[in-house]
Amino acid sequence: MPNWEYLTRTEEFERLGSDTFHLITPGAVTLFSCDAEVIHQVTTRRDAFAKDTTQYGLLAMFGQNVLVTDGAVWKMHRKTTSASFNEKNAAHTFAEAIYQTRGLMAMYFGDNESASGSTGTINTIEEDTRSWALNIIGYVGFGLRLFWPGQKLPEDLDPRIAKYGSFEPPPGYTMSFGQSLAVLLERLVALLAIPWPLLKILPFHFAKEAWSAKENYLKYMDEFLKAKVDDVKTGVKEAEGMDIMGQLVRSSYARKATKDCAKLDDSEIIGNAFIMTVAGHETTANTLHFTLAELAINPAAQRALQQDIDSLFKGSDPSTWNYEQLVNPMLASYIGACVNETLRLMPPVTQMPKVVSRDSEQVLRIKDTQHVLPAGLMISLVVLSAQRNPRSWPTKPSERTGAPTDLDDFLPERWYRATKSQENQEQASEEDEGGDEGGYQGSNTSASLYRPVRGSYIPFSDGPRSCLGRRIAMVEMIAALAVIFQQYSVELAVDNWANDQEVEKMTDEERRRLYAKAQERARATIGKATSIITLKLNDGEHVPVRFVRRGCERFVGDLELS
Ligand code: HEM
Repeated sequence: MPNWEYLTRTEEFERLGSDTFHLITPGAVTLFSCDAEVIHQVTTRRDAFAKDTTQYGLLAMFGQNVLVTDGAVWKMHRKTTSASFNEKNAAHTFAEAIYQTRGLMAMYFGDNESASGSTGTINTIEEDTRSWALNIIGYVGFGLRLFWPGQKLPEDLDPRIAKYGSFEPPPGYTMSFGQSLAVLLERLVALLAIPWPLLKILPFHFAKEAWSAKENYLKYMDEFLKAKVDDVKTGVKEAEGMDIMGQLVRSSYARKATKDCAKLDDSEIIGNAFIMTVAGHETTANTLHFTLAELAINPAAQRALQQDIDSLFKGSDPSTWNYEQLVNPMLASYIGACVNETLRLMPPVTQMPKVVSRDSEQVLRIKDTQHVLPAGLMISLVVLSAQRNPRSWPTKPSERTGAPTDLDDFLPERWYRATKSQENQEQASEEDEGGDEGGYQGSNTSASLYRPVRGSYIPFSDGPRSCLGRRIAMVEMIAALAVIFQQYSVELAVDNWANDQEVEKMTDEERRRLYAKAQERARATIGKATSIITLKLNDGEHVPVRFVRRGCERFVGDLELS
């Protein structure tokens, strides 16, 4: 059953009485596990348990890249691409995320905020967080600045940025760069599933759009590549900031290949630039989207978040925020706890495919027993269930639903629980296979917060093949939450049941009852999310919200809402 891990949470494992089971179908045998110890062994022993790249092959459509390769070829891609993922670039991404989040809020409120201090009802929060992530990925992947509708372009803008950041397609194109990227990512499933010669002639709107986006995108890529190669050849100094494609061009064209570090060819440069946009777009967008929705559903969490933001930033202007000084305190605060909690409940990648080394059988320890797994056995690490597994996470009965555990509830406070033992983590580091795989080497969560047992919290995977972009993804999301909640609150829209004048006249009790309906509906909508490449709401589903200036809340301010 597709999407079973989200629909059933941990029920299938409970029903079978085991955190690890085999599923035997006519075509294959697959081992499924949500057991932290199993996950830890599989993610950290890369040679014994490889990534099942056969499931990602189509993502090489524009060129081989770090996500879809394995073995020595993967190592070469990883080494070359990871050079961009350093703290200096994380700081640049932090600044860009602040800029883009302010652009998003300005789009919602317009130049003059409405007298009520509130936006109208927003039904497009999922699309808007996708645009937010796209604008940042334009910067991360290509060093470009993309703009929001209605945003004035500065007069002294670099002509290259003006050309590619504009909403109008430049001569020779039928889509702007931002639009080609957005449509390409939106139509990714069609581009992956339908052979291109067929896609080109299909008479449907989606096919025409997908084809046109692909053609425009590839043309942009050729143009970018030529321009960046020319820069290297003519000695143009590297610009400050993140630009993965530029860095790949530099490392491939500015030096000779060595035994330790091979050079990427043009198609591999384009392939890697593309895969960064795929890997970093929906994942980050969905996490911000679900965090905003959960905060609208949980007013007490929102107030705790704002308290931490107030004490961290003391009302300062976001453009003055200093990454080096603030990143760790932010990750250790309620801001980090909210993002961790969304990634625990709604991980964008809900299952991770692995395979037992095709060369030899491998031993896997499950509950103190050694099991021999045959070469080539498929494994699925069920991220979603592992992150709600009561045998790995400290838990108590749910105060909200009365369920035996609170692991299906959004509770950022859980990240303030004391960590019982560091043993798992310390031992784990010794067991890790592989050397320096590049990219950020620290932990996913702040050392000051609860440290989950290793293998139980894997939104970014773990071990040598863990997410290359995890640091910048965290940085983007904490920057966005800080910018938004420093000045605004988010409330669920209640238009289905009452208009503004009716709400105005309501008593506190009536408002509480009204908001409870909106909470119930929002929880039901989120409960129907589906994993298609990443976990997100179904087409046509949305959680309607309003942003309000702090102090102008109608519901999430002082009312005691559950
Ligand atoms: C909330 C945001 C994100 C989440 C939850 C996430 C999650 C993941 C996961 C689970 C994997 C492992 C997939 C597998 O092995 O099957 C992965 C790999 C990867 N991610 Fe992310 N990701 C996020 C953001 C990003 C960003 C922003 C970038 C880059 C701009 C990025 C780049 C990559 C790359 C290149 C890989 C492949 C690494 C390799 O195979 O060596 N990710 N990500």
